[in-house]
Amino acid sequence: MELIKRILNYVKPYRKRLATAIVAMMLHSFLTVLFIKVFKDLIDTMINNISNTGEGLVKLSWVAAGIIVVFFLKGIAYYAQKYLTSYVAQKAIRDVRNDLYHHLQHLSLKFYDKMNTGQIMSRVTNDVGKLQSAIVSGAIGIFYKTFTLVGGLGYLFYLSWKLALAIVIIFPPVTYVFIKFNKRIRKVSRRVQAKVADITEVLQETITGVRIVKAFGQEEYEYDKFSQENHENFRATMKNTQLSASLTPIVEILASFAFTFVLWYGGYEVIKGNMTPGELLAFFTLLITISGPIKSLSKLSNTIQQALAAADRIFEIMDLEVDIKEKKEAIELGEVDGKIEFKDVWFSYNEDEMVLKGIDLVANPGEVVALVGPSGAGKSTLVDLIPRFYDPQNGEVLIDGYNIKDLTIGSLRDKMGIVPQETMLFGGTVKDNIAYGSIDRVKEEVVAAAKAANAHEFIMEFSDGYDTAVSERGSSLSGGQRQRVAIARAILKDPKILILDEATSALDTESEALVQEALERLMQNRTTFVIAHRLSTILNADRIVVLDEGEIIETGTHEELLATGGLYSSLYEVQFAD
Ligand SMILES: Nc1ncnc2c1ncn2[C@@H]1O[C@H](COP(=O)(O)OP(=O)(O)OP(=O)(O)O)[C@@H](O)[C@H]1O
Repeated sequence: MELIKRILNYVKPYRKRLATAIVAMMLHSFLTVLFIKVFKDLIDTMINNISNTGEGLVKLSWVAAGIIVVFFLKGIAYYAQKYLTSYVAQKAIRDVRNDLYHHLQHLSLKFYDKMNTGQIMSRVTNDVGKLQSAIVSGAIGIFYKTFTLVGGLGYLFYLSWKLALAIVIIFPPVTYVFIKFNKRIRKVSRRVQAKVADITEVLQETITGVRIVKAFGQEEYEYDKFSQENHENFRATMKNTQLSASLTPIVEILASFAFTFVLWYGGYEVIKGNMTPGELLAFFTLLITISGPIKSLSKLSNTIQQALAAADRIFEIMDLEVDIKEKKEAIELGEVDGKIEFKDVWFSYNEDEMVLKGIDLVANPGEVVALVGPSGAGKSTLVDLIPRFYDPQNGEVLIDGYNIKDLTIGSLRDKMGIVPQETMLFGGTVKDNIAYGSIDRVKEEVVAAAKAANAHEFIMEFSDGYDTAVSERGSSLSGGQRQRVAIARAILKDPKILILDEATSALDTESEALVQEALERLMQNRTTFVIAHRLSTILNADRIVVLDEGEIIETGTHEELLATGGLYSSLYEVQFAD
């Protein structure tokens, strides 16, 4: 109930249009039934006026004109209800999707660590889509079908209550058989889908792993596995066909009893003079008219079940609390010098294992701190705490003496430039990408930043220069070029604090030198934390901090650390000495 209320809340703002749509639906249903009445009059007029050409023709023409008018009005009502219901549903769905996306944007990285991309995308697309079709065909369609059904049944009883009663009695068993069969068909269809998924899986595995299959001579083994799945798919599909092929005849045979009864008994009433031929014809037409709504109403529960499940999954995400929160009286951080302090910082991703254990570290304004340490030591985690991508469980991180938890998130992140290992470029032009986060900057500023980042030259070699479109993920740019775009982004933002995660992948010597030069320019006069993978970076750093298993175990300059002969010197031997 809560859930339905919540869905309805999204429809509420558009209730006036919805009400108009409902009126249009009622009118449309009424006109559908009215048409049958006029049709009946047409038939009866013909029959009553056999051999009475003069008067009969006039009456006939009037009734025929009536039919045209009814259809004309019906057309208008149809358009109005279709347009308005679609308008309401699409608006509601647009709002749901926007709210969901807005919330997704504000959820912290912890959420994204837990959910995989496919799952999240499926909520925004599939689940929202299911909800949409349920609102259109289910919740709103229900009115329309009910009106037609009620109107049609009413008129049936008016025409001949005895016949109508017979129909009402015979309908439930037919519907029951129909629903039962449909349930089984659905079950088998799901099995067919599962089998198709299995086939796809085998296919995907063996195509991507084709080298392994060949190397181990497993072609026939894989073929057997595939053909087994393929055969099961065949069996499931045939079962499905069997069921759906027998459904129509069974329902038709059952229905034929009803129809034959109506025909026989109705015919008898006509012969006796209790009913006109037009009325009997109208009766049949009504039966056909209401069978549509009955069919779709019987499917409705399934659509609604699916939609409720989808809505549940959507609201589940919307209800997740944003765990990186701003305090109510958060301070707007103005200009900073860029001093960063870690005070006894403890952090874990999941409660059981501490990833950072009592970090104490001060970086003075303008200082370059290189973080080194074995893989998994906690280097990335440490720098992720500075922009509050995660909050530590214990201890605090300070900027210019302010606890970062007391600041507005916007003003905090505004002071930082982040150059990650792998730069994500967004769809759009090269210029848009450099100006990401600083869209108000003019072209000259963008070009200046690109020049400082050693990116200008390669950009000018593109056919449209700065207006060249970058494809998603920037696959059309080389690794070194992408890094220089990221550096240009940071230069343009001009932050006091810089977080650099050097790429591990080796660049060619020329590209390497260009990136290095750009980075050096970027680091000037900024407090920099760099997760260092290059010897040159380490040598240029003011201080090297060595992390191991979440603890700082050594700090000093390159020479000092080498002299002590600790972890740094052995890391140096392995990673950099060549
Ligand atoms: N999102 C996450 N969820 C859970 N555990 C994580 C997450 N990110 C990192 N870890 C774990 O935290 C520890 C520290 O990881 P971190 O990435 O900070 O190390 P690192 O020193 O940067 O390593 P590398 O040099 O390999 O990138 C590792 O044990 C890692 O498995």
